[in-house]
Amino acid sequence: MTSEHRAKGQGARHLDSVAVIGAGAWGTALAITAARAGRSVRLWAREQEVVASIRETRENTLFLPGHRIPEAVSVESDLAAVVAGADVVLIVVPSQFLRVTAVALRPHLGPGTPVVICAKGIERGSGLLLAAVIEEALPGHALAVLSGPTFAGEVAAGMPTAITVASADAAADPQTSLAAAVAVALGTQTFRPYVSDDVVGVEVGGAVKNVLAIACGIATGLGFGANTRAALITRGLDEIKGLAEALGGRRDTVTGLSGIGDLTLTCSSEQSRNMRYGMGLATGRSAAEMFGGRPVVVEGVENAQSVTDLARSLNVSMPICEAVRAVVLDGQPIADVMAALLTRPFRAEPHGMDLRLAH
Ligand SMILES: NC(=O)C1=CN([C@@H]2O[C@H](COP(=O)(O)OP(=O)(O)OC[C@H]3O[C@@H](n4cnc5c(N)ncnc54)[C@H](O)[C@@H]3O)[C@@H](O)[C@H]2O)C=CC1
Ligand SMILES: O=C(CO)COP(=O)(O)O
Repeated sequence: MTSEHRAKGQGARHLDSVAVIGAGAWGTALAITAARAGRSVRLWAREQEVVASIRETRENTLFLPGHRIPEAVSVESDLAAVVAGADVVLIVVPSQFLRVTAVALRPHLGPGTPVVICAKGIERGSGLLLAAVIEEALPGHALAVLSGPTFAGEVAAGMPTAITVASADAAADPQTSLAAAVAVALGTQTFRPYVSDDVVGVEVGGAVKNVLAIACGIATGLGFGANTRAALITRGLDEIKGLAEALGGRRDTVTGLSGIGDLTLTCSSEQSRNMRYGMGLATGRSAAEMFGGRPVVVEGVENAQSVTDLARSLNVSMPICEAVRAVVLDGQPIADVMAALLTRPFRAEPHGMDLRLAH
């Protein structure tokens, strides 16, 4: 640990040994980041070919090709070996596999070892935010959530990036919170975590933005321009705020990195898998075509259902997310769904009453 890190982390506990569960693009980028920050890192990969590729070439050729993985990162396919003695465990599997992965981890985690959720989503069926899934699957473990505008490739390349890390104990004292300790453990000049105490607000932003990015991808694929994208981002942000607030999160969190930051990033770049998936829907190209047959996760697909199921149960209006669900899961024609979205009654801004004015 450098003296700079010690000064920044005064009062925070030291998390020197980091286990990363999940060696997709994001888990791999986070392992590289933790190694750059001076941590010793063990990375769990589900696929033997990923273990072999990293050991032989120091590169994750399946999920994050083109980025060298430092020697300080060791890779294993044995969960128990990866988490043994870890000071902190980062879980970076897709949202719908979080519970099963956490349950598998349970017998191997040291008592009270803190867990950091790095996936973005809401569990389908239960409608639970991922922190609540971890509370059920790994009771007694302190938890933080890491979320923000962070394309894995840019993080791995060392491009300046900012992200939010939230833990509930930051409300009492951000300085000694788990979020602060995680910020110190992962933070470098080019990877700057900002501490928050609003776990719910941070999680909702990350879960919903992927659904909205599919909408932006559809709009882009249809040939619409900057006006449409700005409308989707701004009205989408309002949907995030409504759901966050209904779940006890704060509207101001949604204006931070994990909300507007990630929404803007994901809706503006073809680096986003969700955006590209949406473009494929609008242009008649399959996911396999859009991703060259690579096994990537498109979180907005599963989450179109989990987000709207939860919103319906809370009576929160999320028309753009509902439109994505109608296209992606119900197979409704894009033209019909768009017509329905665009002929809704005019409304007051930002989160105002339905004015019931006729077209
Ligand atoms: N790629 C990115 O730029 C970022 C991704 N994230 C989030 O990180 C999470 C992981 O995404 P990526 O690393 O990008 O995935 P990826 O698309 O690069 O790779 C797929 C991942 O899913 C895992 N997987 C497949 N089936 C599984 C199963 N049955 N059980 C457990 N794991 C399984 C694979 O092992 C692999 O790690 C997602 O929630 C994503 O939204 C968050 C920030 C940035
Ligand atoms: O979450 C991400 C960036 O913050 C990655 O977005 P995609 O999953 O759409 O690529």
